Amino acid sequence: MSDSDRSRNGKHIHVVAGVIVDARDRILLARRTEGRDLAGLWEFPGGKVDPGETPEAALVRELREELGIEARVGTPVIAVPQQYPHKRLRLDVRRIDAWTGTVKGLDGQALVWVPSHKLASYAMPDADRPVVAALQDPDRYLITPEPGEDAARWLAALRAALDAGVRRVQLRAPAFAVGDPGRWRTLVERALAHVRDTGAEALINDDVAMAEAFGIGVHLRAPRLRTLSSRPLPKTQLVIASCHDLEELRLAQSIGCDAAVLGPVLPTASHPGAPGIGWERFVELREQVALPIYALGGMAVGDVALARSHGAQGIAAIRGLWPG
Ligand SMILES: Nc1nc2c([nH]c(=O)n2[C@@H]2O[C@H](COP(=O)(O)OP(=O)(O)OP(=O)(O)O)[C@@H](O)[C@H]2O)c(=O)[nH]1
Repeated sequence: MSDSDRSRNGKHIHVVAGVIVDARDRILLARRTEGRDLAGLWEFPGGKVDPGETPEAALVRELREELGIEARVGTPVIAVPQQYPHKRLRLDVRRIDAWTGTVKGLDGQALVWVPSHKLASYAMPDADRPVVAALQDPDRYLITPEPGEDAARWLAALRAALDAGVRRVQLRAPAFAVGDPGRWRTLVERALAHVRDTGAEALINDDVAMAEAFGIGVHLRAPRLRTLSSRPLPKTQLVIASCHDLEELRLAQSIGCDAAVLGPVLPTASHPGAPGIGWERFVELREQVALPIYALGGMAVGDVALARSHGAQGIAAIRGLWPG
């Protein structure tokens, strides 16, 4: 255990919260009342799971007690492990499929219905930042492989991945980019036509100048992250960082990155023999920052739900998301 990990402490509590959406597609937030921990912050309605209670039963009970509704609990959104100064939390967030009754703040709490894209403008506890990202942002982050000699085939595979629903892609080809920068630039331009056409988001690997030139995001390699004291691009362009330990995650958070990629979680085909950090360690690191984090290393499409259950935004992968 490193020095910075020694602050992990406090009682462990399991909290369930619901994403309640109205007919106008707005999400319900409740304001924590005075005198409670984190008073004044906005949260998803819910509360602690009692001993012996299932999470579903706890959520139905909490929503009945706090809002006066009878809810039907739906699918999991994300379960966020979070370390607070005096407690460790697992915030288990579920969609509410349907409810009866009229929503009222029965504990005197203020309530507000918020369009999804405005959630981030409400002050919320740290554990809720990954929840908001899970509701809004892509759960799969594709990292491209090297194009090799067949650029047309690479573009066709990229298009197939986008058509299969990938909405966030890192254009990465370090050997190709160094070998023939002019050709790489042309290929990026052609790739961006597909990205824009499908309404996806693109980031370029490590090259801030190229991100500026194309008006896209940048994916920071860890050595570059370590040289930065502020976000290298405005809020309108994504900044995601590769992280391998707590120090890098904290730095990514402090410079205002939108998300991080942490791994390898499991051993990968590209680094056979190198052990992954495992899901347990992923959780230990996840809970010490408020950043959305993609799990990298040995991930495939079918692992998104598993990743979400460990507090990840989703998966980042080359092979696992690249067709063919
Ligand atoms: N319901 C809910 N709780 C959340 C969210 N985010 C988050 O950090 N929490 C934390 O989860 C715990 C919820 O427990 P609770 O609602 O029963 O809180 P409480 O005031 O009775 O207990 P506490 O103040 O002693 O912790 C609180 O510590 C709260 O700060 C959220 O979005 N919804």
